[in-house]
Amino acid sequence: MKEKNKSSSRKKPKTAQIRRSADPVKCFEKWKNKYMKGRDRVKQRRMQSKKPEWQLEREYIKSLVSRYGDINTTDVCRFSDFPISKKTLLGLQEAQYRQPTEIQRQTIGSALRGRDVLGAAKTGSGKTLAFLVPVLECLYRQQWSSMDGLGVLIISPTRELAYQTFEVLRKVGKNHEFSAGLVIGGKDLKSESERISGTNIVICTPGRLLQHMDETASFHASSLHMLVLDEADRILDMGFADTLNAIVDNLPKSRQTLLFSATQTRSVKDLARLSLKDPEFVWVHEKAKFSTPATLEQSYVVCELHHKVNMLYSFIRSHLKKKIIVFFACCKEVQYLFRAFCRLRPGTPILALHGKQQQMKRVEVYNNFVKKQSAVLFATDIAARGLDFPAVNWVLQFDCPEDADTYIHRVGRTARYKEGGEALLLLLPSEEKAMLAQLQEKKAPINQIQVNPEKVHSVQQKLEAFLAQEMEQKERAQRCFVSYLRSVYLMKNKQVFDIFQLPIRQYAQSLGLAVCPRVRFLSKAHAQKAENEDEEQSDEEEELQSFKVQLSNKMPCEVVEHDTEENVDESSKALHGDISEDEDDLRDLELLTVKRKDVFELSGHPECVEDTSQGPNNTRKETKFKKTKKLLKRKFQINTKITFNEEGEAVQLWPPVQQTVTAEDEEDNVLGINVAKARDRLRREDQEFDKQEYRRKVQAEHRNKRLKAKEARREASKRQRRSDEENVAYLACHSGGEFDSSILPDPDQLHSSDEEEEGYAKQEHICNEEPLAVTRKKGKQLNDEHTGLDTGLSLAEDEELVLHLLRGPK
Ligand SMILES: Nc1ncnc2c1ncn2[C@@H]1O[C@H](COP(=O)(O)OP(=O)(O)OP(=O)(O)O)[C@@H](O)[C@H]1O
Repeated sequence: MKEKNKSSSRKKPKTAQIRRSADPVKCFEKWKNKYMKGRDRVKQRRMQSKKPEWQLEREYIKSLVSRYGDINTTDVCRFSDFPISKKTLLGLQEAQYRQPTEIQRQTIGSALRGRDVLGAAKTGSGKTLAFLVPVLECLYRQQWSSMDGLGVLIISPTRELAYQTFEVLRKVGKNHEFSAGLVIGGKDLKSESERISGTNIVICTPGRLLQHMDETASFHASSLHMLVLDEADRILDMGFADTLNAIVDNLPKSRQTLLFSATQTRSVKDLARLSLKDPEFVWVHEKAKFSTPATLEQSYVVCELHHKVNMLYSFIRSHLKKKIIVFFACCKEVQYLFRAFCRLRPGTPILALHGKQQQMKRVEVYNNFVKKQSAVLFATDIAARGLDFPAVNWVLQFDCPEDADTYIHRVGRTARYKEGGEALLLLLPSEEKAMLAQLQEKKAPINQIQVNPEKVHSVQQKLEAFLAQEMEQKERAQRCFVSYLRSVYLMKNKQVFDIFQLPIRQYAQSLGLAVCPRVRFLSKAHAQKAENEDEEQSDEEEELQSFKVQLSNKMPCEVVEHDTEENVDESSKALHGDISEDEDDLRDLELLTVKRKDVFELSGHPECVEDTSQGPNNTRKETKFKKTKKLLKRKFQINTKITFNEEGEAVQLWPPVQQTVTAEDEEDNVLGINVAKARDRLRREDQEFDKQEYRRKVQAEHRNKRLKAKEARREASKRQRRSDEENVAYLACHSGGEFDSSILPDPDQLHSSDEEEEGYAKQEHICNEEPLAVTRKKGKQLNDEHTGLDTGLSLAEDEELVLHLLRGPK
């Protein structure tokens, strides 16, 4: 209380002062001003609340755009430091993105200002958001709506990457009203066509986009504002060149273009294709010591081709609780080894992702692997770029990557955004040197490690057993074998990929194949190589010879020319052969078929020779012929073995000397061939054969004649019987008295014999021989019966005799 009184007493003089100095007019004026200000504010607020939302938004956008010029990359610590919309900021916050990464900090500002950007940063450094934020802001700035159609195109090299980007966009842009669509192959084109024209942001793969540009009438890109190429170097490379050129032709030139990749293209030609306008190059890690993430540990193992499968199995067995991606060179390898490893049951889930799978399956595998804590994903390079599988511990490269860039992208599937990871590369001895040089050039630090051979389990026998059980699996193994070899054969960098150094037979065995499949393109490649070497050799010889000639100061032009001509002739012949074989080879590459080797040399059998001579397998003969020719060309000296007989004469035992054989010793001597004698013998054999053939024909003719005669006889006897019956009937009609039937043939007997004959005739269809014998018997029987009636008279006399008998003793 005391204190209160004190303070009031202290205040008193002040209020008194004011009161004393206060001029009521002034006070009123002051109050009036204050009141008026408050009233204005309320009025303004009322006015503002009446403003349409779009106008407020426009003003907000204006204020944002006005801040674009002030963006200072070094000052940006949080996404909110960028002049970006509240909707985008909210999306980023909800997805737990607060601080931009280096590439985001350095590119978002330029992209917001509308510049073309080429962004490059290590794998897993956040390039996706670096272009998605400007994409959302670009359309927001334009107040884009579904009525405006396509505003932004984002092109990805693979379906999986497009799908992943689409998912990130959905997360970050969920507060915006734009429509977004995923346009990738393997989906229903019709339903896509119906919706694509009203889609504002299209995320697509190049092929499918071009298909819509060609086939969907309502789809056009005339109002496009921004084009983004994710993994730009891949999209700009040869594989997509034609498709991309066709797409770019359909896009307006006034657009903004953003290119992103961990291995960015610097080719002016590429950039010219996209008609970039004064692009900004942002190479975040250009000065970095290494091109791969610092948290990534990289190592390699030198391993023979036929040990790789064992190595993979052993690796998986010793990393059961890890999440691993294994990269292979081709789909067929993934298909076979995935099934083989599933059957081997290594103790961890195994998944497979490759381009030959159906789209639904691909998405399912992708989502499955994202969710898994520990699993092994067998994949081709479709999983090498951009995919952001969480918490991958290991990347194992089963097959050597095509180049250092592919290596960087593959290993980049682990150690993403501040996480750690490990990568192991299996290198063949023939690949080691050249590949390491490439990696060094691209600043990828890699160390060699040794493998404990005791820890490597062999699975070859198990694989062999599987293949023996399942034909389908065996075919898969064969396809895997051929496909791998083909992929090596087609690789451009021959310093790394030398197919001639591969232990092919052992490789086939390591896949569980008991017999090494025949690969036609390979044998032809071998032949071609041998011929090239021959040519080189002959060139060298030629040079040497001309040099010698020059030295001996002669004018041997004719000789030299003659030699050369011969060589040219031969080589040109060989070359022609090769060309045709090469064409075959190319055909092989189109439709590679696995051919079994003639393990048991069955083709040596005369029947097989006949078969092969009819079909296109003639080439096999040619090849043998060629081989022999080549051997002859090389002028091999065959060893000879000479012994001395008791008289001291030299006798050559090997190689057997061909001798002319005289008529006497021909049979004894099996070593030599007398051509004249052999011809004679052949002629004799021919004559003998002709004779036999003639005899067979004559016999057949006789047999036919006999059969015809028999048939004729049978017909005649039938006719005879019929006429006899008619006579009997006639007689029966006209007889008034009793008839002694005993003197006539038994009609039942006749009838039954007929029936039997019919029966035999029927049986004839079943068996030819038996009825003939039976008919013969029956025929004889009939004849016997008829002989009882044979009076030795003519028919007229017989009739008279019968009438006489009938008249009988009157
Ligand atoms: N600002 C950020 N804050 C936190 N995490 C981020 C940020 N930006 C990106 N990430 C995360 O980093 C990871 C890698 O991002 P992203 O896939 O964009 O990398 P990338 O550079 O495109 O990789 P790649 O070169 O392999 O395509 C993702 O998991 C993503 O969620």
